[in-house]
Amino acid sequence: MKFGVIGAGQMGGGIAQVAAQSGFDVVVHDQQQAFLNRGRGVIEKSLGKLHEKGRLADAPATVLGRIRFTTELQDFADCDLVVEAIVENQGVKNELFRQLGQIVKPEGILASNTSSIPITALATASGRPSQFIGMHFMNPVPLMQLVEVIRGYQTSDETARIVTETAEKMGKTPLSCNDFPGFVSNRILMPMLNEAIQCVMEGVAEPEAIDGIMKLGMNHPMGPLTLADFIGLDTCLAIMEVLHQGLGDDKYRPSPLLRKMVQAGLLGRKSGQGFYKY
Ligand SMILES: CC(=O)CC(=O)SCCNC(=O)CCNC(=O)[C@H](O)C(C)(C)COP(=O)(O)OP(=O)(O)OC[C@H]1O[C@@H](n2cnc3c(N)ncnc32)[C@H](O)[C@@H]1OP(=O)(O)O
Ligand SMILES: NC(=O)C1=CN([C@@H]2O[C@H](COP(=O)(O)OP(=O)(O)OC[C@H]3O[C@@H](n4cnc5c(N)ncnc54)[C@H](OP(=O)(O)O)[C@@H]3O)[C@@H](O)[C@H]2O)C=CC1
Repeated sequence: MKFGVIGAGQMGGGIAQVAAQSGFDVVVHDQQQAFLNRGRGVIEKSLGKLHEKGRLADAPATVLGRIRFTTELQDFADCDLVVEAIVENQGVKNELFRQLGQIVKPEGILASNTSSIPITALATASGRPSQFIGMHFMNPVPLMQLVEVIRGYQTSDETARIVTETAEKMGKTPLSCNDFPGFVSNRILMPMLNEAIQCVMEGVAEPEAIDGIMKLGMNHPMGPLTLADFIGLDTCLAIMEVLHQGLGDDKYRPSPLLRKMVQAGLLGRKSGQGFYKY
């Protein structure tokens, strides 16, 4: 299988890495060479860790050798499956899928790793709605078991079957759901993170205490503020906006503190500061 990934950020890099670990030929796109170099560095580090722990079947260099990095979308013409993992913004994703719909061979499948944006709307933008699907990996991709598979209104059974089998070949467990705002994962997770942020704003407790209470009290592997920083506060805000607009209920209102931190450029781990400093 020729596997394409658009976006070499934390998710795109992880998806490309796991696809290459599974033996696929992978091509990864980002807008600038500098972003590709950064993504390659993150993949190298992760492969090194997994190798040290005896969790890689092939040598890191062999896995890396299966990944080609490019700034040209035309290089995706012969891909069997392309997974998009760019910024969580519907307008930007629509435009990318409009282009991919014209570039990728007609039988190729297009998938989005979006956290919340309607799959059916992106499918329409691509011009090939029956061969379009949500393939939602979890962060960090090399360590997390789940792929949430989201069928759009016109996704064909064949597309769902191929994507489910591909996720299994990547060593993941695919679980299906329908196309509703935030799907299952973020409809349930993100309001909890938003509420933790609201607790900071209202002075209910310090961030360390909020995280400690949820870690020790509920056995969560990361506290909600650490997790929000890890996901990216810009992505968290974008998801809350989709839930709020898409479900039309004020219980999904983004916390004003979340909005303010994103305005201030405090995006969490990826910008060096969020609720914590990195
Ligand atoms: C927003 C969305 O749309 C959807 C989402 O993805 S929501 C986010 C979903 N993800 C989560 O909820 C993650 C919650 N956190 C966890 O499950 C865990 O903290 C974790 C799996 C990330 C880490 O596991 P852990 O055992 O708790 O912690 P930790 O000891 O720090 O990590 C284990 C090892 O994995 C390594 N590791 C972390 N990321 C890695 C990566 N990408 N590749 C390879 N190794 C990695 C760590 O370096 C560490 O190595 P050492 O043992 O050598 O120190
Ligand atoms: N973070 C998470 O925990 C999860 C995120 N997701 C989803 O995955 C997607 C990516 O998120 P994440 O990896 O965290 O984000 P990042 O910000 O880490 O990476 C996004 C990447 O896409 C690039 N990009 C932005 N716009 C374009 C464009 N028009 N064309 C090509 N590349 C572009 C960015 O480049 P630049 O540096 O120029 O912005 C960056 O390299 C989002 O849809 C997000 O909702 C899904 C699961 C979990």
